[in-house]
Amino acid sequence: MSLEKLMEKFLEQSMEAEDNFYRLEEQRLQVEDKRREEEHSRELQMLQMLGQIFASIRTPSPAPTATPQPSFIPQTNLTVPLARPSLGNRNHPPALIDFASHSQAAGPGLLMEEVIERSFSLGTSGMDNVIPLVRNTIPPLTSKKHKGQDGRIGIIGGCQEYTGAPFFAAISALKVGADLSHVFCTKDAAPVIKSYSPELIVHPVLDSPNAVEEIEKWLPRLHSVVVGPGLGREDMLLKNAKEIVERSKLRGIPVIIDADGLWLVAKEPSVIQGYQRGILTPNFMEFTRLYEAMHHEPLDSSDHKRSAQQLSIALGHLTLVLKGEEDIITDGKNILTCSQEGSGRRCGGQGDLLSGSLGAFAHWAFSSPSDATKGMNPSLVAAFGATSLTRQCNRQAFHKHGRSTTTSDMIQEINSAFKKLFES
Ligand SMILES: NC(=O)C1=CN([C@@H]2O[C@H](COP(=O)(O)OP(=O)(O)OC[C@H]3O[C@@H](n4cnc5c(N)ncnc54)[C@H](O)[C@@H]3O)[C@@H](O)[C@H]2O)[C@@H](O)CC1
Ligand SMILES: Nc1ncnc2c1ncn2[C@@H]1O[C@H](COP(=O)(O)OP(=O)(O)OP(=O)(O)O)[C@@H](O)[C@H]1O
Repeated sequence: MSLEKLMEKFLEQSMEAEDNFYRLEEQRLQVEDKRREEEHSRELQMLQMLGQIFASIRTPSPAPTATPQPSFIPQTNLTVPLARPSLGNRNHPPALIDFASHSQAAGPGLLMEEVIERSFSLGTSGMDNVIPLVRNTIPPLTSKKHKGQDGRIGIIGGCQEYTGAPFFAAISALKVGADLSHVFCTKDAAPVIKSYSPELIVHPVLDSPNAVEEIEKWLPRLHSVVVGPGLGREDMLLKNAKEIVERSKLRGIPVIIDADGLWLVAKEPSVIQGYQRGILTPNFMEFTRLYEAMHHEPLDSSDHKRSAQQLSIALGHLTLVLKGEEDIITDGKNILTCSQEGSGRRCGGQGDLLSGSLGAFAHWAFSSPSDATKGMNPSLVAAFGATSLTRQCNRQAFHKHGRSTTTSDMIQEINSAFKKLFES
């Protein structure tokens, strides 16, 4: 046999061996994920039992025979005022409604008039309502865990011009508690991103001829993907990003789309339309672009909540986070507003902190048992976690650095902001 033929055969065999390896690895990861979900739900049950025990010690019940509370969250938090009835069904009187039962009742084919807006403002009452749900989804840090269990997050972005954005997103995912952060970027961006941090795993594949296949190999190991930070708008990169979104959808992986990824969605909404594990995080400019692409008319900016809700519905009840003075989070059926105090400092990169951390929050929310979010859409809970965290980081960093505050200063605050919001 000629040397050439031998080489060909060798290559064929090694490709086969590699394929087998990935197939086995995928099966192993599926088993591992299932075990992790069961473990997580057992831990949650134990915590809930402990909560009940503590609650009964701290507040002795006047009626010892009363039914015990099913969870940490006081039942009153499940019932919130129905806000702005004029936006919803006019026949609905302002009333108190039960969140869990309402969520189940609301179907995907809801008419605009039937949409009931629920506005949680992150004043005292919003904190009380949604922050405990975020807390329920956060995996406890225990000695029983192995590396990877708390999140393997992929960032699709990073090109010659933008290396900071994917770095901010990837490091933020790690700093909130994900175990591994992968950046899939262009060849020339990779050494730069690697040089910022040894903690990131950087794949220089996004502009390679077989980019999609290279990245797809990793998808079985990823718990969520964040598409867009520093992606740029070159056709070839957008095409590869689009294909990665399609393949992530086939695997049910939560997909967060930000920055230039939203440019792609404005051009081809079908890439994410209707995917219930998709979350878009536009700033106002990106939002306007998306709105006008979907509705073919200029955005009426007098009512941001209504416009956000309309866009979410047009995109098949996708979760939208419209960032701004207050962050508006909606899946078309429910609206949360996060107005956690931040600061007047608007340096670039804050949105990357938000989308990167959302990668971790989304994985946690989607892998939690449904009673952890009390029937609320996990995307909404995750988005609320990430927006309140980003704004709290901004506030704390501004307190220390004033007008010199940059996104790196905000990243330094993640641990203490996280503790303050979710662990105190
Ligand atoms: N250090 C880095 O590498 C950074 C890179 N970034 C990347 O830069 C690329 C382009 O992002 P851009 O955000 O500039 O996108 P665009 O090129 O779409 O620009 C949006 C423009 O809108 C303006 N804008 C934002 N909010 C506004 C509002 N409420 N009202 C009026 N104007 C508003 C901004 O100043 C910006 O000039 C993305 O890939 C992004 O990820 C940014 O994430 C910032 C940090
Ligand atoms: N006017 C504001 N007041 C308070 N917080 C704000 C304001 N505008 C934006 N934010 C907060 O800043 C964060 C990032 O939003 P921003 O609009 O800067 O995103 P972006 O433009 O996509 O960021 P990036 O620079 O990463 O591309 C969000 O968490 C949002 O809550």
